[in-house]
Amino acid sequence: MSTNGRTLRLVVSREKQDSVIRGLYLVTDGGERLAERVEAAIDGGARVVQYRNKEGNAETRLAIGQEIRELCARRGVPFIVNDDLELAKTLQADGLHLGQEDGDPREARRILGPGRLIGVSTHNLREALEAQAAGVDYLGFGAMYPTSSKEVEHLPGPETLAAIREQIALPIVAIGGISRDNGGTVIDAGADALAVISAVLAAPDPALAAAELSLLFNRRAAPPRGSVLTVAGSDSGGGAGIQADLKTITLLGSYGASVLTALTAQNTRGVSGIHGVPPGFVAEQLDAVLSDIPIDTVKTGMLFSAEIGAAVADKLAEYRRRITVVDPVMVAKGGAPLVDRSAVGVLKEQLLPLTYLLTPNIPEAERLTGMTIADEEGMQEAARRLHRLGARNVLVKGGHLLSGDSVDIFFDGAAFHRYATPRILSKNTHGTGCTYASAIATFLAQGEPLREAIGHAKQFITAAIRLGHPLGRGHGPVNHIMAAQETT
Ligand SMILES: Cc1ncc(COP(=O)(O)OP(=O)(O)O)c(N)n1
Ligand SMILES: Cc1ncsc1CCOP(=O)(O)O
Ligand SMILES: [Mg+2]
Repeated sequence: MSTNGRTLRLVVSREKQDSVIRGLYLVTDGGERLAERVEAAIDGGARVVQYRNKEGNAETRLAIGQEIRELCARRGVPFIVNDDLELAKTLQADGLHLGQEDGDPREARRILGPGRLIGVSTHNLREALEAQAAGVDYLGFGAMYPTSSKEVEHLPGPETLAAIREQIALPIVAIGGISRDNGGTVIDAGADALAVISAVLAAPDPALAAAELSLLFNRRAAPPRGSVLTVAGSDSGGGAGIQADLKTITLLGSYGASVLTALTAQNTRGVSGIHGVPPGFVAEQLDAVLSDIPIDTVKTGMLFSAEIGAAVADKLAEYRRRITVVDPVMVAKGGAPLVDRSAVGVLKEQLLPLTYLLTPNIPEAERLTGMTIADEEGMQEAARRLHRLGARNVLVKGGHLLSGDSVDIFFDGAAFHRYATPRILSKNTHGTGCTYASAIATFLAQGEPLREAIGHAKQFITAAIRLGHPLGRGHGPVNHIMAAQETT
């Protein structure tokens, strides 16, 4: 691999655990602005790029290949050429991927030399064992699911992958119809890498799509699994705010870091005093954490002022944080305001466009949209409007509607999803919103896709309310520890 005139030798390890073939393995498509979209995918977490170009004449294929090759060298990402051995040699590729009909991998190894990655497409155990015996470095295996990106003859699926896994020592790269919603299943079946074309390169935001798919690999991490940064206020009573967030993150099995935005003198009966943290110091805390600690997801709670909200938005943008759950905290359980009017404006204009999931309750959704929400239809309309304001995904929580089940409405810009659990009437609900949003951020950090993470968090918060702690003379806190024991 050469970059800026220096030659960096890609160390090719035959050991699966040392292989560079892991995580999100991007395969190129034939669309416009390819280099721009590939670079966005690398920004989002793609770890390998395979240049696959079945159209165009030799000159065009070479020119595009050179552009992608240079990008990969600049970004230190292994560059693999699909099918074409001569093109791989010309582009000094880090590797070559061969289909069953694309030539002998032993011959390719002889011509390319020992320091290059050789992969072969396989569709069943026989082909996988043959490729392994031929001394390749990794296997493609698929298709996992139906795909519009290629006419597939074989559809072994994740079940067959799981069945062959124990007999294959090589890294396995699963391919075919993989998306953020099914990628976890493929990883659980044994894939070391997910090869993806359209779910990333056809996405409106390839960087975000790559980040969502890359996060799924945390399913395999050792405890504490995944890391979450909470940016919120302190609740001296311990039931809400940063205290609830860190209890939730830790009890659910992830690593929690925290940035304080305000101090509240608070107990189960209400808030008697608030001191905002200087915005510059909020920014300094964010720099301290994000410059050193690998954070998978961010959760924001009480932001208190417009200046603090702006400081948080600036840092989330500077550090390109893409998976951020924003709980738009406005009022404490006892009714005390936790933000000023100008802060709501900053939340709408500066933070929503950086929000992966917004989790307003009914009063917060009404404040942000100017609507009055009396039923599920109103919740759906509020979710649409908040998505139009920039939030990628919206979860309007229905706890404040006093009839029927406790229903939350999810909207991702295309489809709605309804999460319903029996309503539990209790006064011990202090910290519900903080805990719910932190649980979602935690399950995302642990590699659960978004709709699964929300459903898991809904079960957790329902148990936490049901087991609520009758502490103090006001609203007791939800029960983090018993809920965690019940739902993990
Ligand atoms: C990792 C990986 N696996 C499979 C393929 C499919 O290769 P392709 O050349 O598109 O089709 P076949 O030649 O294998 O039939 C791939 N590109 N990458
Ligand atoms: C190249 C290839 N080989 C098997 S399926 C496939 C297409 C994968 O594209 P997508 O990720 O868009 O389903
Ligand atoms: Mg091929």
